[in-house]
Amino acid sequence: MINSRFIFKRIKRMVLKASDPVLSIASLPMLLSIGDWLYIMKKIENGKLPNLSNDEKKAKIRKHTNIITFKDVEGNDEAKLELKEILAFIKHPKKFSDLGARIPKGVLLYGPPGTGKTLMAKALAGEAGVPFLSMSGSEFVEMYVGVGASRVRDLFKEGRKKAPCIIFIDEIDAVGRQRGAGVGGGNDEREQTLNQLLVEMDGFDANKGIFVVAATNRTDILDPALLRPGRFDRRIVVDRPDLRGRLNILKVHTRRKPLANEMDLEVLARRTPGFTGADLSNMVNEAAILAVRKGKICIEMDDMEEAVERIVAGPERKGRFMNARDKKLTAYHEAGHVLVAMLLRHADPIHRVSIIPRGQAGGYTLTLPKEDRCYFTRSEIFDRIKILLGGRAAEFLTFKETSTGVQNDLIQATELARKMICEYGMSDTLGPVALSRSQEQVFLGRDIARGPINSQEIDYTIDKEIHHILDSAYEKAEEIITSNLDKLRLIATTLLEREKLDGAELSQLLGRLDTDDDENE
Ligand SMILES: Nc1ncnc2c1ncn2[C@@H]1O[C@H](COP(=O)(O)OP(=O)(O)OP(=O)(O)O)[C@@H](O)[C@H]1O
Ligand SMILES: [Zn+2]
Repeated sequence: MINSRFIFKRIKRMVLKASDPVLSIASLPMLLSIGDWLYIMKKIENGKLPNLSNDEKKAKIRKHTNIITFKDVEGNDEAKLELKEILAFIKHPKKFSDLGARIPKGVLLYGPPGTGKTLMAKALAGEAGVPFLSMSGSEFVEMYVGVGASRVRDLFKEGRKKAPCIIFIDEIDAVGRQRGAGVGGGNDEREQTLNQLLVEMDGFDANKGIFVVAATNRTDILDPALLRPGRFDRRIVVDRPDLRGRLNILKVHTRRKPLANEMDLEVLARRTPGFTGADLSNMVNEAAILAVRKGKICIEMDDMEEAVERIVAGPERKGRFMNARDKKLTAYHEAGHVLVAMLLRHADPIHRVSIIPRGQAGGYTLTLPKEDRCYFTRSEIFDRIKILLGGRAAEFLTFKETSTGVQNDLIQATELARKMICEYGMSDTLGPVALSRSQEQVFLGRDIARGPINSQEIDYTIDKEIHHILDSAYEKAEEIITSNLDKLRLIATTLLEREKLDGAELSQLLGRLDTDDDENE
């Protein structure tokens, strides 16, 4: 069971994890090239730890020459508006300083990866007609003490030379994490780097036309010192685009590409909730590649549709061998998701179901919300869990046992149930409470008079509540399938025959189904 929104949650979680100090140390090997490693290994072999030459210590500052303007950035009108305001400061600093106004020195763009933060910074430089110097926070953080701070100095030195200019620091959280919050207390190297950054921010005169833009996916872990007035005192959210934003981004990225006459970008925008600008740009590119592969002279709608699914679920792996038993199992499993989804009132419509392996999944069911949504009700989340568990229920009811194919569904269902209880206050027992991730602290909503809450007791209650939600959702899914076994069989056998079915084909297959009327639970 795959839904784009969940994929993005997962990616986000991976990203959050990646900025965890333990993991970022583990991922260091990926940041160094093979050459770097050979060099380090050789030095270590010789009994010496590497001494970086002056050249190696230097910052690799990227200068950007392509001119990008606000026309290239879509889907974030508010952010663009705020940046346009800043543009005035950069272009005419004197106007402001003459009146005694303090000119902002920096702005922090924050939002999920791929939403166009870098692009916005470049557009700001493009609109102002000034050079764009960029470095990523992770490049400051080196294994060797002192290197990061010296790179920061280099960057600002270059900035002063090139002024007026824009200095862009991507992934600022890599340096700007709260001091003393690393694993086992402080991290000297990073703190030195951060201190240097603070010194530089305080040191330059905004009237001289240096403007610093930083980007991050996480403001929660930033050192408050960075956000103080005179540093990154303006913060701008850059979020995932809504329907209109997606349409405009698609227009930007198809501007110079030959499109078939029947191409309907609006339909595509509707099919891609949760997609970021980077996803949309990827998608158009994938579609172009697919079209070339098929020997077409323009991109057609089916290329775009295939590209959407690739982004959501990974490329189809037609070559991956699946024996007859696995195929049958997959067909019934997916049919279970489909059937439950089609019979529930709060479920999103099915866009497509397939038993052609894609990415990691043996088969997949794609649902698609009718419209963009910001909030979800308890019944909607609960129905979602039922759909997720529908795969397992179908396996059990058909084969009298279940397979490892349910793993991903269970992970998602459990996570949703946990969120219902710990984050959304949807548990009857615990009530309107938000619990911290570690479940140790109760933040709010509890009646103080009841006294301190024992954390073990909370763990126990959470477990019990998660089970309660999952069990009752599973029961419901089983119930739906049990009373519609003929339909399950029909979907599964048709899938085995045709491998893929879209929403319209499914409705045709089953005729008009009555929506499940009795309320949940
Ligand atoms: N709002 C947007 N409008 C148009 N194109 C976009 C937009 N957002 C992203 N893109 C496309 O995706 C590419 C990557 O986006 P960008 O690197 O700016 O995202 P980001 O937010 O800086 O991501 P990260 O946090 O991963 O660094 C851009 O070069 C552009 O092609
Ligand atoms: Zn499944």
